[in-house]
Amino acid sequence: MRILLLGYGKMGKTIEKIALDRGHSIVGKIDVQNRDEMHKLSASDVDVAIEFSSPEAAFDNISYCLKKGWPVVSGTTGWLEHRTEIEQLCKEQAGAFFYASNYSIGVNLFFRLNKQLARLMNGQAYQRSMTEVHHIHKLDAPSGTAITLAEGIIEETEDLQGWKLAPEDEEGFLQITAERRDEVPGTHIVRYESEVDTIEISHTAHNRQGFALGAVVSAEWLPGRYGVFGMNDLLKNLD
Ligand SMILES: NC(=O)C1=CN([C@@H]2O[C@H](COP(=O)(O)OP(=O)(O)OC[C@H]3O[C@@H](n4cnc5c(N)ncnc54)[C@H](OP(=O)(O)O)[C@@H]3O)[C@@H](O)[C@H]2O)C=CC1
Ligand SMILES: O=C(O)C1=N[C@H](C(=O)O)C[C@H](O)C1
Repeated sequence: MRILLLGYGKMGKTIEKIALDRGHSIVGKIDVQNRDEMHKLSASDVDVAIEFSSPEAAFDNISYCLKKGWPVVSGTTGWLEHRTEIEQLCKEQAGAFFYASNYSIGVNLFFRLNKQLARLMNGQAYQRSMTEVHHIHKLDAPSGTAITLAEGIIEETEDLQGWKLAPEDEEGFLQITAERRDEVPGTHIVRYESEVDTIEISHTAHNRQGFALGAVVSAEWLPGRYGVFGMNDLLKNLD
């Protein structure tokens, strides 16, 4: 497949290596400095675009791909207030858009475990909280993964109506603490505490390989499909 990389930072570079190893070619590596190169590509030059850029850039990048008719896989976090607009544009353009806050298989299993645990704990007298730890370069907080985990817990818990980023804290809201430390690739901890004990589940990424492989596999899956997709569509056989 001919892949266009939108965003050529830590993720773009890891994705490039995996894509080349899997026999794909890279038709462009776009970052802030060379955006005009993207405009030189015609609709037929690209089989699929993979977008890992920044919260400010994602909406324009994804819109551009959809208008060009390129299927687009995005993993950028921190822009989802525009998600409905992108889904609408995807429909109007009869395009293909794939999004996941986290592309690693391990985290997607963890999402399911998180929901099952939340269901078990619904109504139990435990204080719920979450901590996410990432490298110091990360622009958004809390992480997209933490937001997905929080949404999973809130869906399964009758007395939670939303989440708050610490130090904000309010009864009826799940508190998420975001720590920024060294070069940590991504750690998420979900915690239930009572006076007598603590239950914790955690996922620790050791590097970016899992995220990048998931994005490339999604990019292999998407062309030829039309609509808005996520990891649950790709991982149906995990059910
Ligand atoms: N869903 C998932 O599984 C994962 C998601 N992420 C998310 O992916 C995003 C990128 O992460 P990461 O690679 O670590 O970040 P980096 O900062 O390392 O890379 C971001 C890249 O995007 C480029 N960029 C910024 N603005 C634009 C633009 N307007 N057009 C094209 N490229 C642009 C930057 O260019 P320049 O260097 O010139 O500024 C840089 O090359 C983040 O939102 C992160 O949260 C990360 C890991 C996994
Ligand atoms: O910025 C990162 O690095 C990561 N971002 C994603 C997120 O915000 O959840 C996924 C992963 O945790 C790494």
